[in-house]
Amino acid sequence: MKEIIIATKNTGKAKEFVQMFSPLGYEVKTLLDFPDVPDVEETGSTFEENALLKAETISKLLNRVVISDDSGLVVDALNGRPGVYSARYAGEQKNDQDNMDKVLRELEGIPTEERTARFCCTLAVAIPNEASLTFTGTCEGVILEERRGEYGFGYDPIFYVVEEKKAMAELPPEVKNNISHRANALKKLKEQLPAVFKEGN
Ligand SMILES: O=c1[nH]c(=O)c2ncn([C@@H]3O[C@H](COP(=O)(O)OP(=O)(O)OP(=O)(O)O)[C@@H](O)[C@H]3O)c2[nH]1
Ligand SMILES: [Mg+2]
Repeated sequence: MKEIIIATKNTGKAKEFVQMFSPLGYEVKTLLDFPDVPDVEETGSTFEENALLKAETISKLLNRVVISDDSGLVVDALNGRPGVYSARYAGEQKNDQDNMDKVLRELEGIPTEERTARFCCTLAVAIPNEASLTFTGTCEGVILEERRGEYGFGYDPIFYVVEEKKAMAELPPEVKNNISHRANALKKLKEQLPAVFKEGN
């Protein structure tokens, strides 16, 4: 089976990449399989900058094609926050429950029509001795007033997906993996897959 390396330590993302790449005949390896690889500091101010940082750093270390994912929740009423700080919004411990509580607190008293938001995902592909590629996908929604559903990770329980009329965490994986920001970025990447994963990469 062909192998693909995703430069992530996030177990929620890792699970989704396995679900999305397996049907294409790829075995997914993540940084959870390479425990010695150091953390890449996410110093960029955009999803694209951070995705490139992660993919290019790990690709150089392993001398392999590497894909990374930088993603997050952009809330209009919070001037785009948490944005690139989504993982650590409530602190370095990267706790999903604390992050959701912080967003809900900051939106207290804000009416539904002003609670618009979107998930964004940029996938970067770093290829040894070639220029990197990036692909971006989004998913539009509204921030709920309380949690709904058990699926997914991160902010999924408080993100109402306009297209599906359900919270992201109420959508089973096969549905989320077809409509999410990550799925939409991956659809663009897939069109380039044969070129990226040519013999030798
Ligand atoms: O409800 C959600 N559903 C999603 O589908 C989703 N995708 C991203 N996020 C949030 O955005 C952060 C990414 O930050 P991020 O790209 O820096 O990743 P990370 O630090 O968690 O892992 P790594 O890939 O960098 O190792 C994550 O932690 C989550 O809080 C999501 N929340
Ligand atoms: Mg990160």
